[in-house]
Amino acid sequence: MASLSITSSFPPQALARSNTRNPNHNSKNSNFNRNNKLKPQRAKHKSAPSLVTLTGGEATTYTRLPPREDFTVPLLDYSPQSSSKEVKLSDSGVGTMEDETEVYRSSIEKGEESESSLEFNLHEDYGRFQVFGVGSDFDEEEEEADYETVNGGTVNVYEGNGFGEEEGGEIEGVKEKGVPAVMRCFDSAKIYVKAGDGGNGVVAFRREKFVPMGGPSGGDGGRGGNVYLEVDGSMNSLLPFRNGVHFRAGRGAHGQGMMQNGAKGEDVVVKVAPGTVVREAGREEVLLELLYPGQRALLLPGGRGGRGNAAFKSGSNKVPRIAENGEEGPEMWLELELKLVADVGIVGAPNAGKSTFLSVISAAQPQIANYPFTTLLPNLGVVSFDYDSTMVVADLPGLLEGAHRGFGLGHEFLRHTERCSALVHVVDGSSPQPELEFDAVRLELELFSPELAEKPYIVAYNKIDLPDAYESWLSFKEKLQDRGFEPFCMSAMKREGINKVIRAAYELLRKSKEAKKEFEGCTNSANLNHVADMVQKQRRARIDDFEISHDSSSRTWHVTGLGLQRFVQMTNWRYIDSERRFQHVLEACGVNKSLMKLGVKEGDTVIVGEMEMVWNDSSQGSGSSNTKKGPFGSMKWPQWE
Ligand SMILES: Nc1nc2c(ncn2[C@@H]2O[C@H](COP(=O)(O)OP(=O)(O)OP(=O)(O)O)[C@@H](O)[C@H]2O)c(=O)[nH]1
Ligand SMILES: [Mg+2]
Repeated sequence: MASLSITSSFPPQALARSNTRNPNHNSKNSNFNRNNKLKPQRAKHKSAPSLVTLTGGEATTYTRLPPREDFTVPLLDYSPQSSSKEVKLSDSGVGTMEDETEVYRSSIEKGEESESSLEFNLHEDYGRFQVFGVGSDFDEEEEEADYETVNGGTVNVYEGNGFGEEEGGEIEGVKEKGVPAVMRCFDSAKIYVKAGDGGNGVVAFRREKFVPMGGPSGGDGGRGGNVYLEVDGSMNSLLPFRNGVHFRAGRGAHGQGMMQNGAKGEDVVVKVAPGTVVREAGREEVLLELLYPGQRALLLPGGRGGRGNAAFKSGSNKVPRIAENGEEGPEMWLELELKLVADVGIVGAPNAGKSTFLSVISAAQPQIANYPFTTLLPNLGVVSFDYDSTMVVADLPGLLEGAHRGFGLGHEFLRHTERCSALVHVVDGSSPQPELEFDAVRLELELFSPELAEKPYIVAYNKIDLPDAYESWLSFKEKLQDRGFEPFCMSAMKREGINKVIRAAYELLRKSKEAKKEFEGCTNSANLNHVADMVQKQRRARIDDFEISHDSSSRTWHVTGLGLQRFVQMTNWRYIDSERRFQHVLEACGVNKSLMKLGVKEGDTVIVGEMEMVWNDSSQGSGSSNTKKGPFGSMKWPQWE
């Protein structure tokens, strides 16, 4: 009779615990992906830096939003005669940006609010706060410099000199900065989760005075801890994951003598912010969307505890010397992405007064200052009015023309508007061409995503208290009316006209919620535990469901099947009966038969799960050491090599 023997190069003991926990998961690959993903990146558009820096060592800054064509022309006309919308920092007569900011800040502290009191016109400068290359690739060396590895995982540490810093001297070799870690980690994180392994069962026999032959008494191992994801209402970003990215549930305790079963491993609960989208690393499809505080999803169930020898006692084998290993807990890398759960999003060009607007309509206290990109991270505020009406409003970093190509910051955070039901588009009325600014921002929204562009929105023309804004209001209004919009005018600072804007936004919100109601009814019933259910289903895979592939050059046969792999992993080769059981299972589930059918030959290698064996035809000699008495009568068993 044909037989299998296990090669001496893989002693059973060594194979008892596998290195590859999850056959479907390639940890090397996922590491690679992770590094790839989190790399600070160089701008995709090579032409972009030419707009940021000028040859001759001078950085350029943008004044108002330049005409769109300017972004497409690689070499701009910087002659003093040209009516270019860009000025050189050196032209402003101010030494460095830090100096300017200091001057400005000190003037604010002294209460010198008047814009005209500023020696420089920060209001007019866009690019001095460094244009970040977003969504681009960095060199390998940079990757090493910018990341720090803690506990084997990647914790993003931005080592650049920070936001707003100018590279002095040589401009040719200037490297663009990635987005600072605090911004990058605000709404995205990559974490590792692992469910606990089951505890091992043990072989033990009852030994007691006056109880001869007490029988097997080895207890089962405890179940491994589960991994849960839970929405924590007090979190509003994913920044806590900068402190640690590894989450491992505890392993079950091993069984003990006297029929004592092991304790269950400790569960791990990973807290995420409301609005977190969970994907498996490197995959597109969404595993979970966790929206509401208190929602809890069982993601990975812990491994089953191995059975002790008491569980193997049968009529034909009253002294079983066999126990199982605990089942390994599944593991995976997850990519978390936060999309804020806000009803209304405030969008607009930098410095338009978005944060001022949020600060006057809600209790939020975002940073407000007279320079672009004051807001680096989205702010949330709850607006309550008419006693019972409330809505959550998000103020987003300013959007600059060319944002989709990596200019400014706003594009990074636009995804947070995806969950908003309506948008308030704040236009800076004091800008030279408000309608140009309006169009530029609209274009950016459209380029980011068509769905976003289709969201209902209202236009709030801000800073109407300023003479410039007041003058251009009528022409702006007419132009927009021609296009079918009815803009609102307001002075966020003086709190004038804001009520109308809030009411209009609320009305849009109400309508869109009504329209969505039916749809929400179906999505809310989504099963949050479906990942765990899938894992459990895989665990129930039948042992006789396998495939065989043959590599004729190395004379190797691969027998693959989830059920078989799990069986191999849980077999504890230290116990003598394990080998017999293993051989019996291969025979019983048809592996031997199928191999013979396919033409396996003496000396061929057969790999089942992580067990490597050599096929042995020469076990015919009855009565030899090959012949062992199995639980099902006299059978010829292949021998260990
Ligand atoms: N005169 C006047 N100034 C305003 C008004 N609203 C905002 N400002 C000023 O405009 C400047 C920019 O305001 P922010 O609220 O920081 O503008 P923002 O759109 O949030 O800017 P970023 O966060 O940089 O995109 C501040 O100096 C405000 O005081 C307004 O209605 N009238
Ligand atoms: Mg702001």
